[in-house]
Amino acid sequence: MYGVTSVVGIEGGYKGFYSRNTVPLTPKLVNDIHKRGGTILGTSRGGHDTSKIVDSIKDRGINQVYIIGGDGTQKGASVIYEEVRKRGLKCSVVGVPKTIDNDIAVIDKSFGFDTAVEEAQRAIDAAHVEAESAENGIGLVKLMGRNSGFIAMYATLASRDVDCCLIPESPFYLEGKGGLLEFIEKRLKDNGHMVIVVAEGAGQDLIAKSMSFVDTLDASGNKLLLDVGLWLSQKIKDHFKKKRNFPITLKYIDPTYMIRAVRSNASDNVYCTLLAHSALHGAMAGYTGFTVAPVNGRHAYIPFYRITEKQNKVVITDRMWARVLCSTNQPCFLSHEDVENMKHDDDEHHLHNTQLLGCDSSPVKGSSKCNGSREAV
Ligand SMILES: Nc1ncnc2c1ncn2[C@@H]1O[C@H](COP(=O)(O)OP(=O)(O)O)[C@@H](O)[C@H]1O
Ligand SMILES: O=P(O)(O)OC[C@H]1O[C@](O)(COP(=O)(O)O)[C@@H](O)[C@@H]1O
Repeated sequence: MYGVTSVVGIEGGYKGFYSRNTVPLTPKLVNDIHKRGGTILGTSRGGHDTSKIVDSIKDRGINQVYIIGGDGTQKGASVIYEEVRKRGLKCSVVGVPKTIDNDIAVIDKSFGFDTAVEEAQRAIDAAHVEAESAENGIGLVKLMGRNSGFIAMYATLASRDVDCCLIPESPFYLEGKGGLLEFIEKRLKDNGHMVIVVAEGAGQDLIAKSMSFVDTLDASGNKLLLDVGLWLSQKIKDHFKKKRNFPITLKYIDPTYMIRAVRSNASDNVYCTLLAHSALHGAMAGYTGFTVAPVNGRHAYIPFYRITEKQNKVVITDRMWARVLCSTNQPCFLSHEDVENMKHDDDEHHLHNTQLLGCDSSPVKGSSKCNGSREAV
């Protein structure tokens, strides 16, 4: 449609810009990739040398860069965009949101999230079957979600077999009145079995405290998480060991990488096609410095700085989390005062202009400075 003759891929994440050769992405090569999990280009954490990346873009004569990934990746794209702009290069920089965590701000959802929620059902089903088949059976499933509990929340709502959902945004405690262990005991007495879903970032403070752990970071600067699933399993087992006449059977399932590695489902495939079309049309129309995604159902070009200013998290004072509490009937582990303190400040709803390739830093609506380029609000 646009007469493009060469599309190349950068292998191995950001560092691939300056440590690898490019791979030609021909129609034949990419023909079947939507039927596979993972990425044919490879991925990595770390390696963001902005100057070397932009040198590589310039030296290779690249005039459009599409960068696919989560919130960290979008931050990296934003920095590249700023450098491209500073150097006055005629190159569009476009972000495409892909992360199963759904932690990218502003947008309705990221590519991969639907698939992850769907695949998580299989693990929850298994946990339920195992729990139901044993005396006081507990099925514990750990799902991904470093800082955001969206997968756990939606998987819980979708399944309706979950008795308790623990996410990073909602602190919980184990011991004493109103604590998790008391709830587990009650649910087992009432139902004879239960399923717990825990997001990997949940309860990290509790674990760190109980293990006097010192923070370590991964290559991207993300805090390395302690295994909440194993920790919780042990705590539950220890608790019931102390109880007389209360034998439990706990099965811990960690399907995290199996969930991230599956091929995308039909709804994500369609979504991905729309993202690709919007991204391409945006860059071809002369836009740059944006992430493409639906916002309230309409595909939009969102300036990077709106995407990177915060992370998308479950707001536990909103209705969706209330629906989870309603569906599981679990305690919220918070006092009224805690909830009041947590009520988040509403976003400022300013209108911001998307930056255009070849414009100065503050494009003015209708400005003639943006020759040949358009402007979106
Ligand atoms: N603030 C930042 N500035 C520049 N680059 C960043 C920034 N944050 C992340 N990146 C780059 O994006 C990469 C991916 O980020 P990471 O958090 O690992 O994954 P995700 O994109 O899934 O959130 C990092 O390894 C780094 O190269
Ligand atoms: O062990 P790795 O490869 O660093 O991945 C673990 C991380 O990946 C994430 O699922 C995010 O993955 P994606 O953004 O690639 O979908 C986090 O929740 C998790 O902490």
